[in-house]
Amino acid sequence: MLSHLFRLLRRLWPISALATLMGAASGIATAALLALTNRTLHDGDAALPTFVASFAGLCALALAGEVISDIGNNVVGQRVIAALRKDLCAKIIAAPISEIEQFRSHRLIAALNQDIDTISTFSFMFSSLAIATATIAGCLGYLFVLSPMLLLIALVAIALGSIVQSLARRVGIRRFGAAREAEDRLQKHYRAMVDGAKELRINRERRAFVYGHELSGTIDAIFRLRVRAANVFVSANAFGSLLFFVVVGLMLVLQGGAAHADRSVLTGFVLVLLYMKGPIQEIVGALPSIGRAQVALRRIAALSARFSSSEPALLDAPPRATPRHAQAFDAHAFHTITLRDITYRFPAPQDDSHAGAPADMAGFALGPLSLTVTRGETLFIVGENGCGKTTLLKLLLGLYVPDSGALLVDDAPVRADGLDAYRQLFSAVFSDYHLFDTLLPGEHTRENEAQRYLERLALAHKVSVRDGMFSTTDLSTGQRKRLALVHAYLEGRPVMVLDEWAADQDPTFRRIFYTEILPDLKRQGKTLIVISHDDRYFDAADRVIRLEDGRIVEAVQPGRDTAMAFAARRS
Ligand SMILES: Nc1ncnc2c1ncn2[C@@H]1O[C@H](COP(=O)(O)OP(=O)(O)OP(=O)(O)O)[C@@H](O)[C@H]1O
Repeated sequence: MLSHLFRLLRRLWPISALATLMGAASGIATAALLALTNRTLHDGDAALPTFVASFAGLCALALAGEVISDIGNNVVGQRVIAALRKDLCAKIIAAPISEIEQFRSHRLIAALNQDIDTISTFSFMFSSLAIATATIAGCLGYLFVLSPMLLLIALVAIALGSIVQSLARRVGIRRFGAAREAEDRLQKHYRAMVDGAKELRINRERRAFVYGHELSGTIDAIFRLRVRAANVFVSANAFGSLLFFVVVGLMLVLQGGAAHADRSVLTGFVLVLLYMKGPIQEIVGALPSIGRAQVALRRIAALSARFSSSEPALLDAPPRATPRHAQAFDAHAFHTITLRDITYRFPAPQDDSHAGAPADMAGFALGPLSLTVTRGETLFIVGENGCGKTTLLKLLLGLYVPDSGALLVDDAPVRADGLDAYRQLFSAVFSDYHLFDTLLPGEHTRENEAQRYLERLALAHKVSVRDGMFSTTDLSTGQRKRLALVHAYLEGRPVMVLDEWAADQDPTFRRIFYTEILPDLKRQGKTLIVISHDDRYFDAADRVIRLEDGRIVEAVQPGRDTAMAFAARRS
């Protein structure tokens, strides 16, 4: 990703160079304007004839240079932001689901917003820093012409200042890094504040804790860390200024002591040194921003490395997405989908405030287990909360990569290059589903069909399809889940996966789901994989498997008495 950024910057170099050149021209024109004004004030009327033309020309150059430089910088800065945003989004979309789940969404949002903005702030300063560097180089060159000995003194002073600066930067960056960690926590608390508004309103103690401890505490911590980081830079900056005055004072004393000293050389040296103070301070003043940009870049690079995908083609548009030799699956022709001897273990839980620090507890482990789903069957997966049903589904859908074992279609292993094609066999409504309010372009033509499904799911009085969008998603919990099912219908995939879909439905609709919708989908030839806690409807399944602590402990072909058998077992 960072290499992509540098490639992008390389491509933008003509604009950067032009911006820098025009900025330098503007600076020189401004200096020349000052000299011209000074001379005209001294020479009086004699200078007037040439004054007007020169003054106008220099004004135009100063103005045009500044405008072009600013526009150029803006273009480069905005392009960098856009490229970073797109790259990061692409990374996240193609990243392994397990990594996204581990990383936590508030940290992703912080990276997408804060880190990229920090980098862009730095990129806006780029050309003025380049101008300052060029000016310093020019000044050093002039010092060499004046006296190599004096240049050496200046270089020693600059080296001393640089050592102090780099020490300060190390401390400053550490503090900025800690502040950035705290900003991740702040994002989490922001979410709790917004998502938990109702809970906070009815619980005074929690409200006081969230505001007084979590929000204010983190905000104050960021304040302190940032101020302390800035203080280090300010102190180093003051030391740099002091160094200038010490060197200038030293020169003046030396000049007094050495009668034969060339006054014009010493005067030139002092003047150049004082002149250099401006650009040097500009660079030094930018160091905190550079430090923060460094922290942001490091975080983005770490995220980028962590999210590197084994399926980088996920965002390529077909047919590029399916290379010629990639594995393909015929949605109408497969017979079985199998998980063979698979195991999967979540990493140990991490303390969110100290991401990376492992806790004592090992992560949940699923398997080893084997499961074959036959085309057209209705399979129920049942078991207590936390026994691994959803994890099993994610493995079956190819969302998690098993630690061992294999995923097979018709006894042939699903290869890495076929995983995305494999997933296209499924529609899913997860228990933590996301409801998209738009239809896909291909689905637009099926607005009538969508309307029929809305009617079927008793949503037509609330929701309609207009211009490829559902008219509203402001619905009750149960209604939202029905709308998610409309999406799944419209996708028209051969396998439907429903994770506790009926849990939020009223008894009437729950009955309709098990006794009408599922049988109807089965008649359409769909393979149905349903996670359910509704034991009274287990006879709607062709097969019920029960999980316990990550293992399949029971597989039943339900007869008429299955519901009773399960109910008896549970009681
Ligand atoms: N992203 C994750 N990272 C770490 N552990 C996880 C993660 N997701 C789930 N787990 C753990 O794995 C175990 C199984 O979770 P899973 O969601 O598969 O259970 P489930 O049977 O679907 O439960 P429920 O009926 O409550 O939905 C749980 O103990 C949970 O804590």
